[in-house]
Amino acid sequence: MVPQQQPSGMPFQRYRPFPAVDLPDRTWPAKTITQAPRWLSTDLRDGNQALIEPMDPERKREIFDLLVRMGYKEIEVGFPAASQTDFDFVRSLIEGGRIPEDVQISVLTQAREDLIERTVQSLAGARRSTVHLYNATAPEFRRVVFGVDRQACKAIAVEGTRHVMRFAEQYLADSALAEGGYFGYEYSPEIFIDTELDFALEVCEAVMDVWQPGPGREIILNLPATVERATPNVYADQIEWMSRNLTRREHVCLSVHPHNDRGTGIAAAELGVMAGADRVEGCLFGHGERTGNVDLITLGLNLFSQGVDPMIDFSNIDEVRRTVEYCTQLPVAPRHPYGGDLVYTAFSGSHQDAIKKGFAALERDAEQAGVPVADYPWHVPYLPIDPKEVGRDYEAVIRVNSQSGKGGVSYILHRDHALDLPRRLQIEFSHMVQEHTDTEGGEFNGERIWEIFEQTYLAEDGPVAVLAHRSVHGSGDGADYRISADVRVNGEIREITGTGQGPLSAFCDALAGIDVKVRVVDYVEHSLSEGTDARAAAYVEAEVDGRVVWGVGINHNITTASLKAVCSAVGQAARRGLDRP
Ligand SMILES: CC(=O)SCCNC(=O)CCNC(=O)[C@H](O)C(C)(C)COP(=O)(O)OP(=O)(O)OC[C@H]1O[C@@H](n2cnc3c(N)ncnc32)[C@H](O)[C@@H]1OP(=O)(O)O
Ligand SMILES: CC(C)C(=O)C(=O)O
Repeated sequence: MVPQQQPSGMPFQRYRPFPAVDLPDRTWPAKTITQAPRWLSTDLRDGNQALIEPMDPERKREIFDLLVRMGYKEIEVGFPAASQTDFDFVRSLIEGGRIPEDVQISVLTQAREDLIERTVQSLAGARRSTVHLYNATAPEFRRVVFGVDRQACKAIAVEGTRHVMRFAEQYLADSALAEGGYFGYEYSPEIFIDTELDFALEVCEAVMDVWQPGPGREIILNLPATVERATPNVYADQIEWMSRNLTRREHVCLSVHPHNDRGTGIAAAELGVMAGADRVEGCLFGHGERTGNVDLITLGLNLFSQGVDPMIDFSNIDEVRRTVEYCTQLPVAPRHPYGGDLVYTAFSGSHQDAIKKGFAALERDAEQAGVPVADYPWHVPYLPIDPKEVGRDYEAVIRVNSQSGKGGVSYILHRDHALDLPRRLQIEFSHMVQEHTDTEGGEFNGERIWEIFEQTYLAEDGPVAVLAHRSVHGSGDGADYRISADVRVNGEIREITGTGQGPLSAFCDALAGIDVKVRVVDYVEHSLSEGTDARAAAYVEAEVDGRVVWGVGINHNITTASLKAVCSAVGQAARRGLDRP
């Protein structure tokens, strides 16, 4: 019987389930995302305000430049009324001419007149800018933080919007409001996720009545899951409900701003877009308050993995990661989707086996289709995208430790040395590697695996080693192939001769003459490189003194390689005899 789970003793009774939205005819579950939403990076604001050590101006500029290089067109650059440092940073972007013409910067402010004035002042001279105003609308915040009723709460948003417009006329007439400029407005009912939907709608409508969105004059209504408290389907229902009920919808850019408190920020953003959101706000690698804002990198590459252009360049994910780590002074976790160190790496045997077969199948399929592999539809087990697409190489895809099997070990030998081990040799050798990983522990890199392979099969330190050989082909069928070979037998050089149907059987016949009994069970060979000095690998499975073992030979001459493989098998059998009497 399965063991019974026991009550935890945790005080779960203190918590209440999040209310569902009454939306039985919801449409979002049947939608798919077919194009990228508009993105806004709030790394320099929400991301920055949550750092242990907020970024200095140099680090902020690095992030800004990175975001621009990646292709983000809407970038929240700070909270200029918060401090002189924040204000000065915005000024340095504008006065330093660092903002490309096709990038819209935005700044956040509370709905307080003095702060709004300072905020708008910070934007003077910018050709394109957005003011983003917020106030909390959720009942708990109305009651506890602001001590206001619904009407007074709405009035804060409405008055704030009026101030923004007034100060924009005053300070931005020569820049964003001038001919050829663009001045945008964004309003967020903060804690939207906990706000009664009818009230969130009422406040947004009241704000729109002031801003008067229309053709060429959109309003961004941003509906934040300030603290993620529900399953993402609830957020999607809330977004669909707002999208359906807002007036002037065609002039509204509906934006989502998920946080990740329940670990479902990505799902919330994706379902939010399916539910009608046009735009997503988030941070690179999910920086931001507490568990962070939604991660823009995961969202973008999720789209990419579905064949949708994210409209952002992720082709050098490590550069992005290094810059973010430097600027935030926080590490990106090794398992972070798409960007973590280990996310394209398989350690376990069955995963490695499937990946190895997947790569081979991909190459085969592409060749059959007459298409370069890099253009062929990606399908490799366990790898949702081709690591090369984000600037990773295949080096790290398969790494060997005690959890690994033959697939991984032989993949590395193939990758590093072009060896195509026959299946049973893969099994034999992977057991040897496993013996080492079990005793030594840790990870084995390609060099260590090659070292073990060389010691095991190529060392030529067994009882017999072939030094030279001469052969005479017979003319007809039958055992008329004659070989004579100089071999070192237990330290002594001897010439041996034998006959057979080919070099291998003739050599085995010659070995029998010195009492070394070898019967070849299987033989495989392949070239390792092209050209006149091409080398070949020969693999011999042989029964030696009653033991079935493999031997390997590598040489420019394929016959030499095959004789070396036989000697290698003899050496293997001798070692096994010593190891396991
Ligand atoms: C969900 C979010 O991430 S919102 C963005 C949060 N980011 C930040 O707060 C970072 C920058 N903020 C700051 O530097 C400071 O808070 C400042 C400079 C803006 C304001 O500082 P202070 O005037 O000292 O106010 P304080 O920080 O204590 O903020 C709380 C006050 O603002 C009021 N307030 C908070 N949010 C808002 C808002 N959106 N609109 C209007 N008033 C607000 C509160 O009711 C409270 O008022 P009270 O003091 O009369 O009770
Ligand atoms: C200001 C708003 C958009 C915010 O950051 C939040 O609610 O998380």
